[in-house]
Amino acid sequence: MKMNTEGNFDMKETILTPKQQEAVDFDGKEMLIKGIAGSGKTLVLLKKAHKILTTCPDEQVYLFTYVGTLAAYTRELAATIGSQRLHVDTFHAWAFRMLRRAGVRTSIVQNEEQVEMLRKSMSEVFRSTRHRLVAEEKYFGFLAEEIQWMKGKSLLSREGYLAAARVGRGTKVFVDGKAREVMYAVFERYQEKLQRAGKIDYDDLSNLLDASFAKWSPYAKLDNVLIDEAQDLQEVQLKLLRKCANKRIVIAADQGQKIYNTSFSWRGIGINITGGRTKVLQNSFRSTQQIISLAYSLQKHDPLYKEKDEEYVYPVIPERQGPVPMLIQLTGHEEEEMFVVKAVQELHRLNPNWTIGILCRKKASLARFHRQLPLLGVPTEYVEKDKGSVTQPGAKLLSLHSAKGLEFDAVYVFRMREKTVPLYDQLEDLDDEVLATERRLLYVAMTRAKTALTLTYSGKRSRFIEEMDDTLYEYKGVGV
Ligand SMILES: Nc1ncnc2c1ncn2[C@@H]1O[C@H](COP(=O)(O)OP(=O)(O)OP(=O)(O)O)[C@@H](O)[C@H]1O
Repeated sequence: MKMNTEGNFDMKETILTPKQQEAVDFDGKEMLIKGIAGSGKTLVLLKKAHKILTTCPDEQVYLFTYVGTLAAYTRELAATIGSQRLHVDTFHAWAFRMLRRAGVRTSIVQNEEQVEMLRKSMSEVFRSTRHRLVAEEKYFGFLAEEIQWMKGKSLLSREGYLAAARVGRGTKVFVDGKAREVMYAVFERYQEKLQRAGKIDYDDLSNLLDASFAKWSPYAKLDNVLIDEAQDLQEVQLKLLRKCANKRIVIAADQGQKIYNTSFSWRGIGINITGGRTKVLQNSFRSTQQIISLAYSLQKHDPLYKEKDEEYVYPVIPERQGPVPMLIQLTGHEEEEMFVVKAVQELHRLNPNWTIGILCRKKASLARFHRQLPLLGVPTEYVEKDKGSVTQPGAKLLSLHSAKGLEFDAVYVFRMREKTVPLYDQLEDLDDEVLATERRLLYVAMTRAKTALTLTYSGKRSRFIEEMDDTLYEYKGVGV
């Protein structure tokens, strides 16, 4: 983002391209902005918000994101707009407040408790069915995702679920009528357990809100709904926001960065994106030619690209030059950590104003950086939910999921080994859809880098490295 002399983001200093400006000026009630990583979707949304706020003095503008880190960053950027009528929030935080408005008193189930409830539901259903899906631990993740998918599509009744086409749910796990009955039984048991505990999970929020719409919607007064990273919202969530937007709805999305288990069509949500209502942004303003070229060589393996999906946006390779991305192989975990510690220390010494993202599939693997880098004089913090600032110089520690929508001068993608990227424990035969999502996570991580990108690994390297064009990175083995 363009910073002014005080180091704050200043929208006025960024001159939009004609295409970006066209999106800001478009006055329709519905609009979709499709664009590649770094093409200015967030910036256009902020400029659009600014324009609405100045031209419509009685209207509110709500800008929604899916992840908390992006909401916090966008809030920081939006501060320069300085309007009380601009609200930046995650969908979940807003939804939870609205549920309170409707008089529903409940709490969100904690992670371990939720896992326990689902495990118990599986073993109860196993006792009566002996079905393989509930017999083997390896299907736990698959069942959890199925329930999430059902809720995201509001398929809550037995009849509705059994009749629904399972679009976007992959094909590796064989699912026939019997399997569906079993999965619905697990869903029912799980819902009973939640209810008995007086709790809900995140995916229940939107369905509960939808059911109590009349009670809370008079207070919502959203007027203008702007949604960033909309590809990661569930169908039911988007439908709900559509219903609340009484003036305008502007959606920014990039299916090439879809990293959650969602499937929807714009028409299904009730949004007309035909004609001039879709704006396409193909140029990255964030990353160098070298970074986008490498990331694109990976993205060419995404089914969206291969199947020429109409939602896919082809990138224009940028002209801005920078260093060739590095791929570093180390001999073990410890060596890999020490290498990144030293490299980040040196990079910080040379560029004290840079933000340096250290991104890893599992947040737990970043602990050493949090301990050691500050001792070496590098300001270091975790960035998660609304904690940490990605605009202040220093090292930033993030999971790949939390990095979504953010940007750093330099990025280290750490622990690029099989079983970590892609992440899998038991299900050796990874489902295509899961694999595509894991690949996109890596694509998102790589495209967070503005100038320098380094990938490190030890052990068996990630299959995604094999997919990249090896003429676009420089390989170095340290001690191997
Ligand atoms: N016209 C422009 N001129 C200069 N810089 C720009 C322009 N448009 C966008 N940028 C800058 O490019 C970077 C990426 O913009 P932004 O974060 O809005 O992209 P995005 O499409 O939301 O990215 P992603 O989908 O990867 O999160 C930001 O630093 C932004 O300020």
